[in-house]
Amino acid sequence: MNYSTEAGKPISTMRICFYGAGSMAEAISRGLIENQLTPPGQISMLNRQNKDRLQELNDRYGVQTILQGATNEQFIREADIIFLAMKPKDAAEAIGGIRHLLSERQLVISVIAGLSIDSIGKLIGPDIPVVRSMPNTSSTIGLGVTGISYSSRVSEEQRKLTDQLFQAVGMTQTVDETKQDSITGVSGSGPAYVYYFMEAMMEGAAQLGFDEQTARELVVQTVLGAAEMVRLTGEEPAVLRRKVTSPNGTTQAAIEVMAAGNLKETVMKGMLRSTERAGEIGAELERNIQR
Ligand SMILES: NC(=O)C1=CN([C@@H]2O[C@H](COP(=O)(O)OP(=O)(O)OC[C@H]3O[C@@H](n4cnc5c(N)ncnc54)[C@H](OP(=O)(O)O)[C@@H]3O)[C@@H](O)[C@H]2O)C=CC1
Ligand SMILES: O=C(O)[C@@H]1CCC=N1
Repeated sequence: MNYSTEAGKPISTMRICFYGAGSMAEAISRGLIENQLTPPGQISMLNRQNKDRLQELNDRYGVQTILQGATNEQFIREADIIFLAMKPKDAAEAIGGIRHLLSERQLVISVIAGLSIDSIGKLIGPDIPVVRSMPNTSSTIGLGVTGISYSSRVSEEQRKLTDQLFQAVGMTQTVDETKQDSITGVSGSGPAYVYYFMEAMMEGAAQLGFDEQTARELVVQTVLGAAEMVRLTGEEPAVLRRKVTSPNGTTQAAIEVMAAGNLKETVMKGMLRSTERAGEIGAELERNIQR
């Protein structure tokens, strides 16, 4: 079902403005365009200074930028949905700077790590409906994970609309806002943990004598196959791991070395640290906003 705003607009006719035109804005907009949820002409992209980036996004996807004539101010005023997609360090100044352009008919969706709904309200006023989300870069290929929380101003229709937008780029999980930092530690930063593990496996394969291309192919297929085994069989990773591990065999030998290096505990500690860092970023932002 194609949900609409209270004004009765179907999603395909809504204007979506990405305030911040980096990796996350590209990942989400690409998913929306490729899933034909939003035509590229309805999407605008704003950044601070990088015109080459805007040209690249226009060439690649046909999205609107100031290079096609309109102003950033127009894009924000005319948008039905505004994604806040700049780095946390730039957020307070950038978001505070558009307060006068916003109205209650618009929906603001933040993807900024750590930044609370309350802080966003302080920057743009308490009456604008705000969604706090934590997507990940796998949204680019429609396999993202997005944690979503709503301010009390967000209507039921707007909730359905938000869910539909993010479902176009992967799976969604509605969470209480207190869980958003934890979502960051699990799935927001999560793709990087897997890439790090893949880097290690590729370097290991190279040491074992495979050329770069072969190492990449072996590792990618191994990781893809393992993730799909967990998904399709419904078996626990620990059970699947035991099926690979013959007593006193090669896998046992490898896992013993990895366990001696505390791989599991280190990964878990990393996830907790990411979560803690999201909280620190949020607290730093809150302090800046109050000053
Ligand atoms: N990357 C990821 O995996 C994820 C990121 N996030 C969150 O998404 C947000 C964006 O991250 P990411 O896409 O990686 O960042 P990028 O650095 O790739 O992009 C940031 C963008 O913000 C723009 N920007 C900065 N300041 C302003 C300003 N004052 N006005 C307008 N635009 C501005 C930059 O423009 P310019 O280049 O011209 O300076 C750039 O286009 C972050 O808050 C992050 O926490 C959330 C989930 C996952
Ligand atoms: O590293 C970061 O801070 C952002 C948030 C989640 C993924 N990237």
